[in-house]
Amino acid sequence: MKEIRIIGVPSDLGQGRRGVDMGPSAIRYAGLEAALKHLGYQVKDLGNINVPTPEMHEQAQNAKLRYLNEVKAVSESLCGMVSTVVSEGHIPLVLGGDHSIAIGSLAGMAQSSTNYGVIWFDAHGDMNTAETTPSGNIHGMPLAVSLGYGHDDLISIGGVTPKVKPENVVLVGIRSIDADEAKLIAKAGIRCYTMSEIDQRGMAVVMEEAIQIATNGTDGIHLSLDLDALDPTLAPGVGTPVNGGVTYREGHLAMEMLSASNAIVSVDVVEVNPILDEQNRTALMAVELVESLFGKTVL
Ligand SMILES: NC(=[NH2+])NCCC[C@H](N)C(=O)O
Ligand SMILES: [Mn+2]
Ligand SMILES: [Mn+2]
Repeated sequence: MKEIRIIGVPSDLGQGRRGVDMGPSAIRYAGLEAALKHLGYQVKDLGNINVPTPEMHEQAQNAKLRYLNEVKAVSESLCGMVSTVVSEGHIPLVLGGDHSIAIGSLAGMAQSSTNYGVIWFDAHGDMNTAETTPSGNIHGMPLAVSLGYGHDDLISIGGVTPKVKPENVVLVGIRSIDADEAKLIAKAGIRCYTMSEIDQRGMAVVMEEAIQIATNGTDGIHLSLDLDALDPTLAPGVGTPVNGGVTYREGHLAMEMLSASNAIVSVDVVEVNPILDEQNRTALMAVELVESLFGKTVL
């Protein structure tokens, strides 16, 4: 059985609300490692990578790419750690931090293979660039960057561009897309399952298709799990909540189907913000979802 390596990335540089840098602590405190060990996995926590705090730097040199240099540096160190874990044959489980950290995870995955699919579980597309962003926040850009769209300093991280092929990328849970972001989603040609489609066709059908797309000709699936994909009543501790999200049952069904696919090769768990949370509920939800993802069943 593959072993799991936990990597914390305490970064809040990619978005505007403080506190998401405490996500790794909150998720650990919610019992992540014990839960995975209980499922029979060998788990090692590699600790946190070093991330500068916003106070160490002058406010947003570039209003369309806030904290570009710092995000780049963090992504480069994460890229190195993820690629080491993968080369040792283990599964990286990366705890954010805001979603900009996925730039580093996917760059790390691409060091060993550009041949993995991505399931991006999110309320948002994260397909903005400096030209389309309404906020300048890089956490709205990581999927675009990984597909080769965006600032040179970001798309060049890890030396391989793009990190993943668009025909193996799927968005699930989507309900908030910026107008110009929609154009890039269409241009890139990635499959986008909105909440509306999940309502109409059901999560089971959607996930069956999503897994098919992400595994078609690939060596496995990277799951990038943004907790804001879930309905804010279940996951209130996120910086950019959007009503009408994935329900508890749909969320677990999706994770169980991914587990059954046996295709998961790496995972990000991002956007948990304990300052905005209620009694660590969002981190506890994250741990529960990860348990289903790694094979927890009733019987
Ligand atoms: N990973 C996230 N929570 N992203 C939210 C992005 C929100 C908005 N589309 C933006 O680009 O600013
Ligand atoms: Mn996101
Ligand atoms: Mn999101």
